[in-house]
Amino acid sequence: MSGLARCVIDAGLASREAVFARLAEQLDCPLPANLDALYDILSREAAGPLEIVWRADRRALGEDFERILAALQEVALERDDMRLLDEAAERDEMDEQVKVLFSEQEVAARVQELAREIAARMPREFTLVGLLKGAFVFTADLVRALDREGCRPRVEFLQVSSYGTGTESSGRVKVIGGMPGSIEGQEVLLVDDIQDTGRTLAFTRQMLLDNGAARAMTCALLDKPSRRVVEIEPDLTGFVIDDVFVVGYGIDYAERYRHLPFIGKVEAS
Ligand SMILES: O=P(O)(O)OC[C@H]1O[C@H](OP(=O)(O)OP(=O)(O)O)[C@H](O)[C@@H]1O
Ligand SMILES: Nc1nc2[nH]cnc2c(=O)[nH]1
Repeated sequence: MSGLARCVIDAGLASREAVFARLAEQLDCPLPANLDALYDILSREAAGPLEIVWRADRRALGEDFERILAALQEVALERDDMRLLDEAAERDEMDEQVKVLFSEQEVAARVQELAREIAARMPREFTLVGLLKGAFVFTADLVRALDREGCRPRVEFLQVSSYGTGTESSGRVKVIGGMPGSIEGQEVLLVDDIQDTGRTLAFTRQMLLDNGAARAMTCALLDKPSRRVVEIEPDLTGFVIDDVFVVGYGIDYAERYRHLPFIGKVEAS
């Protein structure tokens, strides 16, 4: 690429300010005052094409590691002329250990039990709405388990995301794709992989009701009640867990581990 503006965020940068200064210097753009400004400047003001190499050190940057990376990922999604190379992810993979929390067999057995409970509480035909991305594996297994229980769900997906660019979770959830067709008067089952603060489930449930659903029952494979900030309990829960960080079976850690066939918990080595 000609005229490529390239910036390397190396592991020696140990503060948010240092990362911002490096970006401003190497991409020849204004110095961002905060994360929102970073997003605005990189998406609108930095001249492309851009390449950002992310080699930051998670331990040195602490919480800012995820926040800044999330903002950069969002800009990279918006800009066709930007490439973000995450070289830190590979190194981190070696630093983390994933321990099995629920095995493939345990998950499969629980999913079938959930399907049985759903079949007892829903009509034979209903609309199942899976929340992307995290619930894609759970939804795929659940609909087949439901078929074995005699249900005939119509399957839809919604992709939602907490609003923002990696700043403190504002509690605003935005729909980024796949609003189901008409759900007027329908019985809906809303399916998510994990319930944490409760914001995602509360927001999407209300949205479905606002769009005319006659009833919106909720099902979360995993539930962390100790983390709740919005008062909502899923109607059906697969496993109640402590405040551990889980991955696998569709659930990611910085877009990794979704492919694991079991549910694991991440432990720093
Ligand atoms: O109870 P809450 O605090 O709202 O969190 C739960 C949500 O967080 C995760 O989604 P994430 O934003 O990571 O997106 P993803 O599903 O695309 O991985 C998960 O899949 C839930 O939908
Ligand atoms: N990957 C992952 N995402 C989450 N979102 C809310 N809780 C979790 C968790 O434990 N793991």
